[in-house]
Amino acid sequence: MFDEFDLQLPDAEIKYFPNFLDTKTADEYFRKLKSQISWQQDNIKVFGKIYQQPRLTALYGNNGRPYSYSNITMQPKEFPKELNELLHLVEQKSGLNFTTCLLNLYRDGKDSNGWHADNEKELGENPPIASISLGQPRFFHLKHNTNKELRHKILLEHGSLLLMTGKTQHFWKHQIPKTAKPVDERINLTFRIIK
Ligand SMILES: O=C(O)CCC(=O)C(=O)O
Ligand SMILES: [Fe+2]
Repeated sequence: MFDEFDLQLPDAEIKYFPNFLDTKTADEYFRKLKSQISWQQDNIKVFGKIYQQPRLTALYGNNGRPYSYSNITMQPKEFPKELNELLHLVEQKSGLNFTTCLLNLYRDGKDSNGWHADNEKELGENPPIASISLGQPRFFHLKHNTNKELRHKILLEHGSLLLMTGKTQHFWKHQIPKTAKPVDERINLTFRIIK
């Protein structure tokens, strides 16, 4: 079993740590975050039309800076204890200092996250994204912006960490597609640096 796995995609720096948290620790965090986080469902505007976002989200940060994407602006709340603990673990593993955590709750297989890159201005030139997965494993798809043959998918398991750095967000888009299978809830935490 690998503890650390480099996806080795061109124009990307992506590492996967399947056992970032052991199963029991991951179970505990899932349970606590599910109940303690103030989950919200926002409306987003896509090509001028308003839709409900197909998942719940929440924003936490330690520098008060808001985060804007898809025509919405989220104001951060202060990190609760559990998020601080996970922040420290992620910082140890990556050697990076994050300011902000955007959380996603995928309630079932109809919840999803459409093709995008995390390249908003406030994330800076080469934004690092550290993404923890808890609960139901879901597929994470990647596609290269210009070379249509370059596609990849990886199952993001309970307790895993996916680290995207370097120029990844310039060259690749990612998504969590819907699934027709009956699936359980999944919580995802994406740590970011907001300047
Ligand atoms: O749920 C995931 O694994 C991905 C989340 C994501 O891409 C995002 O929040 O920007
Ligand atoms: Fe993303």
